[in-house]
Amino acid sequence: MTADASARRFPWPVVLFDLDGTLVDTASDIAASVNRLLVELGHPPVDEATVRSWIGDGAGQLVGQALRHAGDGRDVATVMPRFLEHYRDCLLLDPALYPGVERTLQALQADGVRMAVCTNKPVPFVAPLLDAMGITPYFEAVLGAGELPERKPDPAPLLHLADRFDVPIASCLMVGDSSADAGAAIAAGAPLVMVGYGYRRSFDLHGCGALAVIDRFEQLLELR
Ligand SMILES: O=C(O)COP(=O)(O)O
Ligand SMILES: [Mg+2]
Repeated sequence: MTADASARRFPWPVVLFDLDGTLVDTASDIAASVNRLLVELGHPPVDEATVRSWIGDGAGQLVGQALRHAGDGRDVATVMPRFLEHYRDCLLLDPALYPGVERTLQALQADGVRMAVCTNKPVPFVAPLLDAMGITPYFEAVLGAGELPERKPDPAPLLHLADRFDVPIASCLMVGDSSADAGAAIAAGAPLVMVGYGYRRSFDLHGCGALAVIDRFEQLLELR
């Protein structure tokens, strides 16, 4: 065996990670910002489990779900600026890396794997959150919602990152928690691993075309 062949153990040269529900548990902060908005609009707050089921398709969908739930006929666009202020204020209240994330990113980096974040979280919030979690140095590229006209489940963000890394999309493993991640990866032709601990809704993790469903982040390192 040559030195090169023995050096690389991880099967994919690039990994694209979803953020909310995959790397970082942000549900309580997102719930806090949704509830600040709802209360301000004169509605009762909702519980965190309900908000969790609304996360994954971007801020517009999240706020749309909250307004519908409250029976509020306002247009999402009219309340979005205020929601984004609450989101900014709540962003770092209580976010937490999922167990094993940092040491797994370290091991992948040591293995020569190149990594990016591909999230539907609005772009102004992505870098501050990664910084606060201390994981910024692991990522060569970060793509948040609003940087491209499309967002997951459209394949465009994944294809854009594959281009940035100058590798075929089939070499980029997507790791995510929601139907938006699965839809984007399948549409793009990227291999997909789903985490089982995230914010998925009524969505069949095992029937979505993923190579694997993992319950602990470190299980990524066991993929062969
Ligand atoms: O903000 C969202 O809707 C979810 O973001 P994600 O793509 O990192 O899960
Ligand atoms: Mg997610």
